Amino acid sequence: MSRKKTSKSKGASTPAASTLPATNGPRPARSGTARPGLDAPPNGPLQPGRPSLGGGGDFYDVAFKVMLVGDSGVGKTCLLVRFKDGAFLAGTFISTVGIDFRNKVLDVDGVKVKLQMWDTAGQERFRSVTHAYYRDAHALLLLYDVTNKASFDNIQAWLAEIHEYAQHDVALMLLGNKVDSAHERVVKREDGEKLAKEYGLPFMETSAKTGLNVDLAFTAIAKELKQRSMKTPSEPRFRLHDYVKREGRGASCCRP
Ligand SMILES: Nc1nc2c(ncn2[C@@H]2O[C@H](COP(=O)(O)OP(=O)(O)OP(=O)(O)O)[C@@H](O)[C@H]2O)c(=O)[nH]1
Ligand SMILES: [Mg+2]
Repeated sequence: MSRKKTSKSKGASTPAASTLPATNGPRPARSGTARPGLDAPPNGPLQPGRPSLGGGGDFYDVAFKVMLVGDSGVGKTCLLVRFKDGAFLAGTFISTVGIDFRNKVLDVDGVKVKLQMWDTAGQERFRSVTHAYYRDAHALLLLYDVTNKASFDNIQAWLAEIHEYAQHDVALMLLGNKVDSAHERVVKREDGEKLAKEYGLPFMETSAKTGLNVDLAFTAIAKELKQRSMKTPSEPRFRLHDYVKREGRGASCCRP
């Protein structure tokens, strides 16, 4: 298997974001040029990505697109930043405009898996922009905020949207974010579990603030996608549901 190189995902803003109206305190696209289809083809045979033209960066074997979706304010950008940079974006909430992406290469059982992670805007007015990117996604992380009941109630509408625009075999995971805010919690863990069970989704509660289950969510997706793309007959089948159930930590558990 040839090993490819990836850029550090810094540079020009996304074409989608740069052409969109910048109102209501937009978060400018910061991390790369949004070009769907650059490395990972839509759910077809998953291939190594092309070498970066930008120079510098890590090598990788396979590349996949992971998209974060959910209502505005649920913590998509913060989750991504926590995973990519190990930091929490506290302070003023700056809503994402259009779409943005960041790359990270993970070592999954000796295979370098590049995740190209697409951070979408949750605001309704950017929905048509987001729709255009669904079809290229290999995986979707669907988030709600455990302190915001409406964001939980909207999950079914998000699932309908996913059903309409994403590939039918897209890997999907439901995440209840902000579990560090125990006093403000209005969505119980059991409610998230029940909804996930109803739709057959793997489920975890996360906190972009403390980092709880954040690496695990992305690692689980990377394992699933890697397994789908290069499964060898001798390899035991990776079970995403079982993995997150086994590895996920409760909100009351140890702080990282
Ligand atoms: N306590 C707590 N606050 C969080 C967490 N994640 C995000 N926040 C806060 O929630 C607000 C919204 O976070 P964002 O990540 O910008 O939300 P978003 O989903 O990207 O929103 P849009 O870009 O508008 O779609 C910010 O003020 C964050 O600091 C978390 O895990 N815990
Ligand atoms: Mg955002």
